[in-house]
Amino acid sequence: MSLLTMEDLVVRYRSGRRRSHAVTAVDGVSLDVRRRETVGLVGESGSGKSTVGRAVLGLAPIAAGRIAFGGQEIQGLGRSQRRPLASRLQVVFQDPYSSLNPALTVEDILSEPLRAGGVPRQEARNRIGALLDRVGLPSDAAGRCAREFSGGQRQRVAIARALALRPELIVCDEPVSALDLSTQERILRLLVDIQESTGVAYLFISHDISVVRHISHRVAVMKQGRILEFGSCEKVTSRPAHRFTEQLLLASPVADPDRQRERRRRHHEQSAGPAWPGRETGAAPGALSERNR
Ligand SMILES: Nc1ncnc2c1ncn2[C@@H]1O[C@H](COP(=O)(O)OP(=O)(O)OP(=O)(O)O)[C@@H](O)[C@H]1O
Repeated sequence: MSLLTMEDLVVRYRSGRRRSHAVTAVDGVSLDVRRRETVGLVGESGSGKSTVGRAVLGLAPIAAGRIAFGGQEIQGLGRSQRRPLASRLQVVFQDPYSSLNPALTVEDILSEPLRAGGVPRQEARNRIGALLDRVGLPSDAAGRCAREFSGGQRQRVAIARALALRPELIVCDEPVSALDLSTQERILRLLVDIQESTGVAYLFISHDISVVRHISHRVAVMKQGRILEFGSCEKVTSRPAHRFTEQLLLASPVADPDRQRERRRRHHEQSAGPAWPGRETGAAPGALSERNR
């Protein structure tokens, strides 16, 4: 049984005076995440990726469909009913500058979920030491304020906070997009290491298929609120079923320029249309090997 299952999820935002204007951000999405697995959710800006993540976290207005986590339906739960889920379901956001209070020490930041989870003070202290070690920060980081850290170090703190209560699933919403390429690569490696040692599952949201392919076991491609294809990372990235996926791949940097040239050649043979405008090949988190499991 999957850890997280979404069936025919529809999310509609209302805006404007009298909330009369409706935007259907997610339009019938079905996908699942298994234990110890990373599912990458990729698509262009505005396709509804973050809204899917927010719906899982209870932060988006679900109009229809079903979300089950650990066998329990969670789409209709109120705030207090969701509280027991907090330890099992966590999030890492894109921007470590706005997601962490810069004036708090790392110890304060990490203590907060531990306190909320009822972890006794002495045990919390020990756990903070272990968490810092787990995310590759020195133990003396505990006493320093978040503002003293670089973007990559802050994202490590955000990951440590997400891990504090030993969750089963972390929604990672563009967790490396605000970081430079070498820091992206280190954070992706860290997430993979953490998964291997703890068994946590990730719903990994990114606009960048070159990032998603390095961390995901399965990949879902989203466009205009819908899933175009969902399958193994190997299948989606080397034999995409949809032209849009092919275009995302063409626009993404890869480690191997020969492979990229081959991809472009095949694409041009199949299509008389214009090539997708995007980045040329170059160094990317491409040095990481793909997770073609
Ligand atoms: N709070 C909101 N109120 C109204 N519309 C919203 C709201 N949040 C998102 N939208 C709209 O829903 C659609 C999907 O947005 P969403 O942020 O989920 O996309 P995304 O794929 O994550 O894009 P990005 O990577 O740019 O964040 C967009 O049209 C967006 O403008």
